[in-house]
Amino acid sequence: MLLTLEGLDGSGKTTVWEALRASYPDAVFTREPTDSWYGDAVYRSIADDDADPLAELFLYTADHANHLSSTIEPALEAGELVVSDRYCDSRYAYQAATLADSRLDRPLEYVRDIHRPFTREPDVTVYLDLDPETATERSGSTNKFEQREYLERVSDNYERLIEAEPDRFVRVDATRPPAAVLTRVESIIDDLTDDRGVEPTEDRDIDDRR
Ligand SMILES: Nc1ncnc2c1ncn2[C@@H]1O[C@H](COP(=O)(O)OP(=O)(O)OP(=O)(O)O)[C@@H](O)[C@H]1O
Ligand SMILES: Cc1cn([C@H]2C[C@H](O)[C@@H](COP(=O)(O)O)O2)c(=O)[nH]c1=O
Repeated sequence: MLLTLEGLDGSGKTTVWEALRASYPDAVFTREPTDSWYGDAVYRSIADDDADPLAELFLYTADHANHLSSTIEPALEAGELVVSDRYCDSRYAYQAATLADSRLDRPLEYVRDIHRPFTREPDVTVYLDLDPETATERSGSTNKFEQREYLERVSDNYERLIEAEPDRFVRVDATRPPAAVLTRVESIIDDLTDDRGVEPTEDRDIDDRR
């Protein structure tokens, strides 16, 4: 089973991902950008404020293709639980925002279409829901993506993705304390691995805001 963690910069994905390692020692923990030379190229682009947005999209996508063939697919074939800190939805949300002012008419659909023939959809995607203002504060605005106006566009794109696939996404309130967020994510994983399924998205929203 492939579970992905998504959300704005600073929403707490890595905090949850690190803590899950202790709870699920047999699972495979991975992330995008990856620790490969493709990932290194991506980080060079992140550090370049003048990087061409289309070139940047293809760097991230190359990293994803290698991630799939080298890590994700072998682990899934071996029957492992795979937990990825960011995955294809980061591209759909972030690069669609970066390309919003480009010559592309529908950037989100364009980025999705590039992935469609080769990617492997997550079985479930935990969306750590945080407002762009808090996300900007928590992330410390250390790179070109961690800016409030940009994260507002990214947030809108994530909302479009959730609306299009409500059964795949599980929204978790990321304003809650780290321990509460972790408990909620663990319960989602346990429900799935017990093969009991998860509650509908709207009900889950209500639960998380209690
Ligand atoms: N639930 C939480 N409540 C308050 N602060 C949190 C919470 N979760 C994480 N943080 C803090 O917010 C900051 C960002 O957390 P983290 O690195 O886990 O986010 P992230 O989503 O992985 O960010 P990025 O995408 O930029 O790597 C850290 O200082 C972390 O300690
Ligand atoms: C995978 C991926 C990431 N990004 C952005 C989001 C972050 O600002 C940086 C680095 O990610 P990290 O989780 O903070 O290490 O890259 C992106 O724009 N598109 C992607 O596909």
